Amino acid sequence: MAVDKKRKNTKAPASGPKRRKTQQSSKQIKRPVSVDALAWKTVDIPEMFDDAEGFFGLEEINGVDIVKDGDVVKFMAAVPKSEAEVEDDGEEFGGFDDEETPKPAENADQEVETSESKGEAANTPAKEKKVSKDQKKPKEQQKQQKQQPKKEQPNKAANKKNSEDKKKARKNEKTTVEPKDPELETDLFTKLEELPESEEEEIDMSEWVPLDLSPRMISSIAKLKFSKPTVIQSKAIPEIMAGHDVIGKASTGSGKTLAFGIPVIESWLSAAETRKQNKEERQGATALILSPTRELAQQIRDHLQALCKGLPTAPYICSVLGGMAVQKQKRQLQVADIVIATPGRMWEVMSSDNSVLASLRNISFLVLDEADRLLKDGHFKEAEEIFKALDRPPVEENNEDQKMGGTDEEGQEEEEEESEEEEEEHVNKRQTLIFSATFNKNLQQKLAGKSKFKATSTQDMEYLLQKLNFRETPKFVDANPVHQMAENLKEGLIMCGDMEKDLYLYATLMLQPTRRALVFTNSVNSVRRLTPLLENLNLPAFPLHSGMIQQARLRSIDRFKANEGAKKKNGSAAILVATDVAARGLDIPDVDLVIHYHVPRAAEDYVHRSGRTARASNSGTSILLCGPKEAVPTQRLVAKVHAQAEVKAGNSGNNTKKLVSSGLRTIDIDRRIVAKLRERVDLAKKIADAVQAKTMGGKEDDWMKKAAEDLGVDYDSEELEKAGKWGGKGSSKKQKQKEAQQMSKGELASLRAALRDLLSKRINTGVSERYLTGLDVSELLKGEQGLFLGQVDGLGLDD
Ligand SMILES: Nc1ncnc2c1ncn2[C@@H]1O[C@H](COP(=O)(O)OP(=O)(O)OP(=O)(O)O)[C@@H](O)[C@H]1O
Repeated sequence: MAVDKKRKNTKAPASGPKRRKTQQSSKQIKRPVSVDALAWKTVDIPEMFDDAEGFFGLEEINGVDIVKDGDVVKFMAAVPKSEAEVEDDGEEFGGFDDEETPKPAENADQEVETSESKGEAANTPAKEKKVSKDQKKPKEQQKQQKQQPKKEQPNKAANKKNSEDKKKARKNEKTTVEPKDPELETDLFTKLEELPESEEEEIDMSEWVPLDLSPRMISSIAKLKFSKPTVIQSKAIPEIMAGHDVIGKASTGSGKTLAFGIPVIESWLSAAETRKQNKEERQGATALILSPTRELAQQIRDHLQALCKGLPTAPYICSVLGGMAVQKQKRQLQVADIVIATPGRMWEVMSSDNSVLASLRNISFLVLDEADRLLKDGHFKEAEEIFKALDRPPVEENNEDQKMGGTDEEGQEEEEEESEEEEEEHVNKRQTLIFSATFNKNLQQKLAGKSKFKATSTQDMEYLLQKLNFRETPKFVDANPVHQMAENLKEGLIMCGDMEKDLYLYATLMLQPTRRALVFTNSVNSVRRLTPLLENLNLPAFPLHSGMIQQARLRSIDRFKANEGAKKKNGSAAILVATDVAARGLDIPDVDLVIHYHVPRAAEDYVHRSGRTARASNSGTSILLCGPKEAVPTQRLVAKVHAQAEVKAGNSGNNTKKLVSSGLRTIDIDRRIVAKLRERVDLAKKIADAVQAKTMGGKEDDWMKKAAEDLGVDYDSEELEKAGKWGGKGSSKKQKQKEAQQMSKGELASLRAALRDLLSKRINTGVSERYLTGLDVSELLKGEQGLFLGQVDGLGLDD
């Protein structure tokens, strides 16, 4: 008989009971088989039909008996013994249930065949592969599967099954390299394997060849469409692959994640291959990657998973971060090959569970991303504990507690000495990789072994670096010795009054209405105040700060990424208002503009914040809003950031001109235009303040102090008093605060109505009936200093 059915390229079945059921059903030689498990064959449809009638994907099946059992129709089919046995192996896994099984669930989107056995196939020439796939596969897989440690089996069996199903389905799909649906991305490798060579998108990957990567890795990178390595990748990958400890410095957005990610995954692949050949069991995780923020940890995971999607065999990558369930993370850690973690949560999990520590003791790589940030401030203590714990030799079960917590018992000294010796022995197995866009010069030299670490206290960063116990003097790879800033970044500075920042922020955003902007502030409270203020002004703004729960943080990033609200709100692109929690590492596509609402506290923060735009080969603009009081810190900051470029250019001096010559241009926004925006900003501010004052309730002083802090002025300053932040001139702080709190619903409604009215009007420039539209600030930045928005003609105003 022949049955046909249109089978879509379905989502790979989730792991766990459901999938196991399907596998179980294929155990017997002749038995009822689910529709999906039948050996469907593609029916060739002439290309000219182009699936017009939905026939694309037609399949047929032979040799199947249809048996009616009551109301149920069963398909009886012969199943090859070998295949049934292969699937049986997967059945033996007695691990997690569906709901709590992080490994398969997290990797469901990855959908690679985690079976190490597949690596062999990836290195086989195309023709051989075809034969092995069509004829030999079941037997080979059966043999290889038996060699796998049990923990790796569920993924293997499940993924094998998924992949087989997908392959069948894909055969019936129109073949395009670009996945139409993220779920389809998961099996790109398989998909490409099946394409006739001529249909594969041709990417010249020759520039990767000198890096001596495996063909499967190059093929996987090709699927990301990265035709050549970035400078840091070219320089760092060979050093890491040669087994060195490496310190990598390269500007923001220059591909540092893959600079360490590619060699880490290559190493996992070859270790998996060796294990398979030697029939050895997996010995815990391969790499621990530490990141200073949760968002960055997630992003690194996604980035590495994207790379692994193109591999026939992939490591299990998990992230361990605060704000997520601890128990679940512990279970993930038992089977993880690559762990990406924030130090706080990593230490929490490690210190409370010896098996977690055991699985990380034999890592081949310890990676510190954004290392200069990671080894500072809040992460210091946990990072130190983690380094110490990794170097601590394994001890007998009953001694473990003593080692973890310390003890006063006799012989402790002796034990410590012994363990120090063992520690050194242990450390030599692990490569340490340290990456950032910013390292201070002293530190760079010390890291490169040119001078010695001199820790003045146990709170010193150098003390922590000593704790890293490099196996050798690390190789220092500097991909941007002269410039710290991204190549295609334009930097501007707008001077404005301390109390005018909201106004100038709005003006800058209005001049760039179609640009995706990231606004950085120095405090959580500023984010809380500015987000509703911008929303009141009809701009789609999303908040991001450490006071938000993790889900809300991720949601804000997602909404910003999706440019949500852009259509709803006058076509304006989305705006993310954030603290420095978003400054490091976040790789959000198409951010065109970064605005520093507050001058950052440190030069490196300026570099990292600005680095959220102009990533990879894209261009972008960074604008710093600078109040009179911030002028000096700004000059210092700019001098530091561009210092090396200055030296190169032979410049000296310490005046404002230096700011300009060193890459940061001052921008004079036309004050007439700004004045036209003032009324609406004041109204929006009044509304936002009233809402905030009501929410804050009686915490009057707190509220005022925080507001003063946001504006960068003293609580008792005359400016705050004079400007009457909460409304008209000369009003007292307390009185205005009270007014804001006591504002009735009706008053608030009428303010809103007035603002709505203003927002509906065009901005008359005062020259003619012209109104404000968009302006390409980056274009203006091309001009000479001071030429910026001073001329009406240069405003990009439309009739
Ligand atoms: N070889 C390559 N070719 C083109 N694009 C690449 C290449 N390698 C990485 N990218 C892309 O460049 C972007 C920036 O990469 P990544 O996030 O690793 O930068 P980074 O140097 O770590 O930046 P930051 O210092 O801000 O953390 C990413 O979107 C990444 O996918």
